Amino acid sequence: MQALLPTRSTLPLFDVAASRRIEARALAHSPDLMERAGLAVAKLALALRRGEGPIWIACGPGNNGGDGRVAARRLSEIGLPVHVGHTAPPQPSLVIDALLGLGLNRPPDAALQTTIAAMQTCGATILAVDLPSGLLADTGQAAGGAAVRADHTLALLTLKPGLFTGEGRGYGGQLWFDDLGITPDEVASADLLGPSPLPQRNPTSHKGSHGQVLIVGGAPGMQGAARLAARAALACGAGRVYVDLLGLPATEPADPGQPELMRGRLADLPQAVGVVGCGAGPTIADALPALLREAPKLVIDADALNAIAADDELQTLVRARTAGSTLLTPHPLEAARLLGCDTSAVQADRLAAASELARRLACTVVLKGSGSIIASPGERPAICASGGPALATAGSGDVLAGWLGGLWAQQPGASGHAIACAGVDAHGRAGEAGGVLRAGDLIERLAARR
Ligand SMILES: NC(=O)C1=CN([C@@H]2O[C@H](COP(=O)(O)OP(=O)(O)OC[C@H]3O[C@@H](n4cnc5c(N)ncnc54)[C@H](O)[C@@H]3O)[C@@H](O)[C@H]2O)[C@@H](O)CC1
Ligand SMILES: Nc1ncnc2c1ncn2[C@@H]1O[C@H](COP(=O)(O)OP(=O)(O)O)[C@@H](O)[C@H]1O
Repeated sequence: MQALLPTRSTLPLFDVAASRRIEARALAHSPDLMERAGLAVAKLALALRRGEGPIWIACGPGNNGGDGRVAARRLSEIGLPVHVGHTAPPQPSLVIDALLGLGLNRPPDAALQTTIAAMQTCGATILAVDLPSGLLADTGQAAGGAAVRADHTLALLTLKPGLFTGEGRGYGGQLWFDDLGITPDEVASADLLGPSPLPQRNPTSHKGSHGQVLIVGGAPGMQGAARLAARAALACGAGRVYVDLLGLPATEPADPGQPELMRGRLADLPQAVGVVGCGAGPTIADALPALLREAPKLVIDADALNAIAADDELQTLVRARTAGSTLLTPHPLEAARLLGCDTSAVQADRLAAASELARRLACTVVLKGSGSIIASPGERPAICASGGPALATAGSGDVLAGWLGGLWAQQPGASGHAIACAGVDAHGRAGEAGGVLRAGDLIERLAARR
């Protein structure tokens, strides 16, 4: 058993169907899986229990409840007071939620909702078995809007995607994992991202060795967004960073507070990685055809995404680009515009939405938000579980776009998918902080990890 986040390496995630196949094959040679699961729950319960009161174990009708009953037996065998039932005992020392796991197939009914509410209000720490009851394992959504908000969740046998994206991080609490001694004999449904190595710098390298980035955006009144992206690309290690500030005379400095940055234009920088759209406003639509035809690598964000969503010809140009050379970074609303649906449809199944967008536009998609998804045609999707609400502030997405551009400039042979996985994970880890991180501070934290 191990505490999971932050992850030290990339881990496989298995959806419900794949978890069931793994379980079925494992049961053929290890029929004691539920004993192992219940023992793991009991061990963690021992560590989490606070006070002398009974451990309340709420068991459901299926195997999730079975795990709970095994845990109850194990705990009472060592003399601990245990209460199995759907109503709270007085002053429980811990609640074990074993109502529903992988088998959730409809919203919890009124009786279950009453039990969930009692768990939530009894004042004890809640340990969920496998999944918080009511949370859909594949999507990280609460079925019918009702699920247990656990303090801890012990995932069993497999890690399920829904613990890491959508609302999953909000319901799961601290995550633990026990593989029950089974090595999955199944292709993963998705990857949970671990850290990627940063680009190395050769002792004899010079600025020309580390590539160029061209930021296109920053319409009047929104230059800060482009400048944040440019500063992030520079902090990442790009050899030269240029800014094309839309509507601002070329004689104006790129960024008076960051003299390393230069003004530049696509026509003069044919090799530069383009980072397009940060604070760009609607006029970015005029610049996009040339960028989409000529820039060898593009990170497309913000207003550029909105312009593409509104224009079929721009979408055709996106699809026509070389495979692996285009990376879109929509937040859920931008993704919804690109897909022609609403935000709730995107959030209802973030993995599916990101994969569909990647398929339609033949490029890499980073669907931002809690549990960012990285999806590309022909690649297994990845989920980034690092980062948190400290990133929920203006400018953190601009920093991500710039950082991705900076990484790509230094690794021109890498695919958009590889750059997205590395950059999104680094951005998330730098964004693990209490309170709120100002975007400028986020750049410093990213730079400190270089
Ligand atoms: N597949 C695995 O990874 C393993 C499974 N184990 C445990 O088994 C669980 C899966 O067991 P099951 O497949 O029996 O599924 P569950 O125990 O999650 O639930 C299935 C039962 O709940 C009912 N149900 C579903 N939604 C409901 C709702 N909203 N309200 C009321 N009843 C509802 C179903 O009709 C069915 O009777 C896992 O979550 C885990 O706890 C472990 O014992 C071993 C490994
Ligand atoms: N609660 C959260 N958990 C994890 N990451 C978050 C959270 N809120 C925001 N982020 C991250 O912060 C960034 C915000 O990007 P975006 O919405 O484009 O902001 P902006 O346009 O203001 O720069 C994204 O990378 C997103 O994934």
